[in-house]
Amino acid sequence: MQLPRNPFKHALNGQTRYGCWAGFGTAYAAEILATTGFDWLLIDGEHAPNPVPAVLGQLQAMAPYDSAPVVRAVNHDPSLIKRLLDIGAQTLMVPMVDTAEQAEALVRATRFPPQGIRGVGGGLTRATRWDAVPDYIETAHQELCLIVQVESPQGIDNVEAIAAVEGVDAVFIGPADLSTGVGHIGNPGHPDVQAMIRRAFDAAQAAGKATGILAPAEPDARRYAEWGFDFIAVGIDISLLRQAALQTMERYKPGASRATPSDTY
Ligand SMILES: O=C(O)C(=O)C[C@H](O)[C@@H](O)CO
Repeated sequence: MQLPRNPFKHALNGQTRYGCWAGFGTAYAAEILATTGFDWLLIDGEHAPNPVPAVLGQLQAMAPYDSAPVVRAVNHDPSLIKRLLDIGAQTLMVPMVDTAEQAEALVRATRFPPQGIRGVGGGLTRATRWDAVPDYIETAHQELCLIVQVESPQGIDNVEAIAAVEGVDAVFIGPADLSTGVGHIGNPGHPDVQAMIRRAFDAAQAAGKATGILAPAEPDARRYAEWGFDFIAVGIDISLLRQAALQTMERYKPGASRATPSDTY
């Protein structure tokens, strides 16, 4: 069989693609989300309880649907990256990329020798469809999409160099970490943070790289779409459930919960 096509990578063609965070860590919840029409879903291995086997289950659950999976690793560990690629993740997002050297190391972690250091799993792996894809080693990189997250003041300082790294396909700005990192906790709308986000967006676009961001608040998402962001996460499944639950309960037991429904982080 042919190397599976990466629907996320091919959809980055200038039109904004809307996604949702998948944070429950179960195939069942991921499959429900996959039926709702989002262009892409982020299986979060950084902040959600998602060990590698749980990610595998979610990739399998989403496979029949049009929502493209994006898998976020918890760190830069090449061993973890190898395992995520081996189970068939083709779009990989890596948090906290602060320098071009880190971005280069991540590219090498996704490539087989001589371009990189990825080990060969061959027929053991879902990525090769258990060896049904005959030229996997030679062609795998063509369908991989590496998204680096820039979400610190240092990352912003280096964003032009990070975006220029060959093999980096996209830059994703993490507004929660970025705003926290510069002392504006919970306020990515602060003008200083917005200026940093704009700088990162402009740098990625100038380098010809796709640019993504998380924006659960609709006015933010609309503004970023107007700027020209290529992919925007407009929801977090866990928050969506909680908001719906709070709003439903509020109709029957007003004031029962002191928690305010929120569409932020
Ligand atoms: O900094 C951000 O924003 C992100 O990286 C996304 C968060 O990690 C996500 O978990 C939402 O809180």
